Amino acid sequence: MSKNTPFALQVQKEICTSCGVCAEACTYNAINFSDFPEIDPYACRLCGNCVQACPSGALLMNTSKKQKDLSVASDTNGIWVLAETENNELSSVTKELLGKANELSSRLGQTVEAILIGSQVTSLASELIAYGAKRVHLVDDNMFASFIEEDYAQVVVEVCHKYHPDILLVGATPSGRGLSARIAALLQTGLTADCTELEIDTKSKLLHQIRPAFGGNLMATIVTPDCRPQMASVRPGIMSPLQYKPSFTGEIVRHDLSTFKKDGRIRVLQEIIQATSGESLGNSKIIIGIGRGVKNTETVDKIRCWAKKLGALVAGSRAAVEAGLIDARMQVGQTGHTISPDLYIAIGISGQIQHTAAITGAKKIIAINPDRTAPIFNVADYGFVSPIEDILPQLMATETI
Ligand SMILES: Cc1cc2nc3c(=O)[nH]c(=O)nc-3n(C[C@H](O)[C@H](O)[C@H](O)COP(=O)(O)OP(=O)(O)OC[C@H]3O[C@@H](n4cnc5c(N)ncnc54)[C@H](O)[C@@H]3O)c2cc1C
Repeated sequence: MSKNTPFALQVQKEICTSCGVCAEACTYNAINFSDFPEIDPYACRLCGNCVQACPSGALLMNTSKKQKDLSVASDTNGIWVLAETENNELSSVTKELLGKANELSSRLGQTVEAILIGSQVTSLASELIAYGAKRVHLVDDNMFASFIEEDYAQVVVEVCHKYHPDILLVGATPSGRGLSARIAALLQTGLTADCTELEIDTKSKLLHQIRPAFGGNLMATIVTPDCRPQMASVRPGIMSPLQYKPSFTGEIVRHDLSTFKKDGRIRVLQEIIQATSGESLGNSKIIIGIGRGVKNTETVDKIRCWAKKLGALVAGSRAAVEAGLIDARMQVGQTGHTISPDLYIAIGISGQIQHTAAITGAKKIIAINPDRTAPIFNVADYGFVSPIEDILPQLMATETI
């Protein structure tokens, strides 16, 4: 990682009077002062305080400088995936994004690359290759043992400035959401969050970043024509991973971080790993979705008993969460989880787009609803046009589907 990377904030020495006002104005202690102000690019957040404070106008913020470096289309190459780890394992969304990146690469003719940051993560680099990365940018250092968004973002930005990726994909996970926004801001490029589909436009070769808009009532296609990389975050559970193939080969590039300066403002004092109930919608093969039509907790309890027999998890619609029938952490939909089980059983769910957009990955859908015009039947493979109370006794007697 080079300190010689052209930085967007420049001191014009011929104008500077060495008054020191800029160093006083800097809230990040990013300006070291001897004869002239020297800007520490790792500490500087480009807030512009110093530029405004300088009485002689000697500081110049070239906000387009870094972006110019990246926006030269002929110079940008590669569909990159920012790898995310969970308990020292690759997260499912990372594998899914690599699968999608390979599909995009066949249309774009660019290599699929991954960037992996962490501590003791080197063994995961070959796993990324087995899931379809042709090159892995590896940053493995103890200083990244804790996930500090500011540091991770800075590393990604530095590597991007060196390699100029055309596309950068990130998982829209709790940590990926914040990290991708920070990276996009630092790279001065656009970011489409929560995409549900990605395509390459055959004519322009631009990445079509597709996501629900206006409360899910229409699908918007967003492009980033002028800036690079084209950035999109994608929810887990939507894209399909490639089959794991240990025979795949690829290159691992280790990045030297000896000069990297961590963001001193944040220190992890203690890591608290919260125990979860063990229920993971991402891994469940059968999910029963409860909607407002289920009406009361007694019926929910009966459905839970049936779910236990089937080995299914119970989730629900936002309306069911609001009605107190389902825990908010188990909400399925645009503002909840996206799921792709083998079987989804929607009970008392009308099938509004904000819900159905998140269940399209389910292999089979069964709907139970007394209203035969309910939109859920448009996406269901099988349906019972009936109130749940009428058929629940028969359902509870079944142990398999
Ligand atoms: C920005 C935004 C984000 C949103 N995000 C989400 C989201 O993440 N997830 C989500 O789910 N929603 C979300 N919504 C809300 C969404 O628009 C719907 O309001 C919600 O999905 C409706 O939930 P529901 O189908 O359970 O309830 P309803 O629409 O009220 O449907 C209840 C259904 O139950 C049926 N029913 C009635 N009696 C019975 C019975 N005895 N047995 C069986 N069925 C019966 C009815 O015929 C009806 O079809 C969002 C909305 C907005 C604007």
